[in-house]
Amino acid sequence: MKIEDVYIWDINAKWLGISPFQLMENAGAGVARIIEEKFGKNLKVAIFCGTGNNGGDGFVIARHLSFENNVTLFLVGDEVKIRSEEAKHNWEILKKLDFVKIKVLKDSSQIKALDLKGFDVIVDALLGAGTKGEPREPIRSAVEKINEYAGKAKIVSVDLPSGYPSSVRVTCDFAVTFQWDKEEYEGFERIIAKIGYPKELYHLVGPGDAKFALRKKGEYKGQNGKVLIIGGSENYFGAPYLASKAASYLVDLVYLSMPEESARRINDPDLILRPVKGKNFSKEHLEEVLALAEKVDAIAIGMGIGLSEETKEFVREFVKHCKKPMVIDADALKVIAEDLSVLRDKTFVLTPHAGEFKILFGEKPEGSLEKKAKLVTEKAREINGTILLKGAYDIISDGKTWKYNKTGNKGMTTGGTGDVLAGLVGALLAIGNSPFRAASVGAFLNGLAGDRVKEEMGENFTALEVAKKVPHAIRWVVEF
Ligand SMILES: NC(=O)C1=CN([C@@H]2O[C@H](COP(=O)(O)OP(=O)(O)OC[C@H]3O[C@@H](n4cnc5c(N)ncnc54)[C@H](O)[C@@H]3O)[C@@H](O)[C@H]2O)[C@H](O)CC1
Ligand SMILES: [K+]
Repeated sequence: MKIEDVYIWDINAKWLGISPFQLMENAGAGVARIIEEKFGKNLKVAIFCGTGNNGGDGFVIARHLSFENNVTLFLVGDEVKIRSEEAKHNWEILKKLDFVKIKVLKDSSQIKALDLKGFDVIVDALLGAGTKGEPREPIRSAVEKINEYAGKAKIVSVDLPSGYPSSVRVTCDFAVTFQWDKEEYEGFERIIAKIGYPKELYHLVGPGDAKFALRKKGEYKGQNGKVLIIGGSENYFGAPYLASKAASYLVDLVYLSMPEESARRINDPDLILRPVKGKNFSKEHLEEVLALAEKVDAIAIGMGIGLSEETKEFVREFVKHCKKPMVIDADALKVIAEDLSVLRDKTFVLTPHAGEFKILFGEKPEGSLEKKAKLVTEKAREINGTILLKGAYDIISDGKTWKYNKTGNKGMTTGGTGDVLAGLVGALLAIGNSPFRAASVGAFLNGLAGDRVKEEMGENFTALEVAKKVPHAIRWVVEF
């Protein structure tokens, strides 16, 4: 788990109804409990707080410890800079208390003059996961002041030693970090305090994942990704169109390559049509489509592409030679099922439903969520890529970990929602997400759009309506 996951978990916890107030209370209570377990009671405690939520945890620690200890709290910085509701709330409570001594230190000279002799424990709640760069004044002076007492007082850091990973950091006896250890942490002892997260947060895709997936890379045209959609055949033109439409809400440029016969049916200014001669894709188109692939950031291939022999050869050769991240969907899955070695050294997401999964891997996913997740994880590891198994709960795995998505509804079984999904995953790849996050968040947004349509129209709707609701799903995520 990385520090970034802290923010994803908090947002997803809020989505489940677990408020930041509860998390902060549990965080502070956890640290207070560990301090008393380790050092006893009737302690003289100094708590240094910043103005972020790390400081907010310190406010809660002060309240919990004040019950049987002598607590002095130093706020380093101006209280007007305390931003979050939960930190402000805990600060306001502290200001009503009389047994906790509060000192606001706004400039470094005040901090440098401090004498902390006689304190048994010093709590470092200055900076946590929101630290950017080396500690700036006046926090820096507080870090240096605390370090003067290393070895004289017990120093306990909240979440991580303030200043970490820079060299100007608190030398703590240990840090109390929350819920799980972070892979970036090293060089200091950690004790874990749970803060009330349910196990689902390990696996459930939520707005937290989506927020991180949607942050735009750059401001200029084309920096926000270019995607190529390859699909359609003499019988199908809707599928690649749906994928392109959905993708167009997330990236700057959508190239749509399909046979000219069916391409004639598409006239959408949002898409850059690149038709190929004839009725179906075939090997003769390989050169020009690979050249097109060179111009984009990611590809989605397979929607409505058909299974004629000439097309199967095209798909196999394209996948073999394509160097860009790919979503392989629908008929293209059936093509590569004949020889999975075409996936070697590729970056890809496979988007099978249960039937296609069976064709690919010879086993139908069934049973409990965990049982299916285990199978998907195993197969993803075998092919060294990401699998998005579509279903009532979508299951995503990159072979290392797995997530599941619960958005969406029975109306989504209508044809074409899989095409919308493939377009979304391709677009999320194109704006720079890992295959695992692109697949997880693609499933989440697709279901969210479908839920929006259901709210308005009930459960009988077409996939085009789902594609058109993608912007609403995006807005909901951004505003969450
Ligand atoms: N899910 C959890 O693990 C929970 C963690 N909690 C605590 O929340 C902090 C993260 O809080 P956040 O407000 O995002 O950031 P910080 O408090 O760490 O710091 C931001 C604060 O500090 C200023 N700042 C940033 N960098 C510097 C710098 N180099 N020098 C000086 N000042 C800096 C910035 O302007 C902000 O004011 C996490 O660590 C946990 O302790 C939740 O309380 C409960 C759930
Ligand atoms: K800290």
